[in-house]
Amino acid sequence: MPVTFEEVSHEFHPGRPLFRPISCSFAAGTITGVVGPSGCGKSTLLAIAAGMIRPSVGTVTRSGDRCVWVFQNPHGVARRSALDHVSLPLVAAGRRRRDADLDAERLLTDFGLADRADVPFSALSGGEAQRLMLARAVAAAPELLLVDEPTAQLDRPMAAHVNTVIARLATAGAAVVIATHDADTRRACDEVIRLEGPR
Ligand SMILES: Nc1ncnc2c1ncn2[C@@H]1O[C@H](COP(=O)(O)OP(=O)(O)OP(=O)(O)O)[C@@H](O)[C@H]1O
Repeated sequence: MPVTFEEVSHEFHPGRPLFRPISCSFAAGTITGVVGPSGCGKSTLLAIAAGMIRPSVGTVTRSGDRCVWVFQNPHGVARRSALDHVSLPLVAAGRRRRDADLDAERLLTDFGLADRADVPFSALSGGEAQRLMLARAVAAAPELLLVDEPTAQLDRPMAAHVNTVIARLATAGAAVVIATHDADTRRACDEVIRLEGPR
């Protein structure tokens, strides 16, 4: 069980909690959706799950150490190629560069980016850059994958494809948590946490 929340909430300003305390588990092999209106605290909940924010209320229990967070706004190295971005976590994990590149090419194909392998990050579209970040996240083989709005910049067919690839990652054993406004993504989740305001 990578992460468990017990009665967790958070307040950036004293006396103004973002959401009612929640208790849940992000289990290996499952996809959990986090939904609610803009500003209700979805990204904050991901940051708590990642261990980047200590909640002001409740207890978080975490096991395992491979956590990857795919941000809503993709960040990459401007001059590095798409292939480099996906190869790097594989090389960092000990793969030979040639093998890493082969795996990275396969992942780029999975995410519809086969023809963008040699393109520098700065020349990718927003949707391509976001898919690249997902491909890189998969390359890192995370136990806990946190994804903020994975389909926000994608058309429906590509969004459906990305949801399928994320589902495959969960099937391979990752605990996946997705903050989303997208109804199709929500339907692909095993559990849905709806964040509600404090009152
Ligand atoms: N570091 C911070 N300090 C103070 N307030 C913050 C901080 N981070 C977020 N907030 C505020 O907390 C609230 C929740 O933000 P959060 O980004 O978690 O919401 P969200 O549900 O992910 O929003 P969206 O759907 O628009 O991405 C917002 O009002 C935001 O302005």
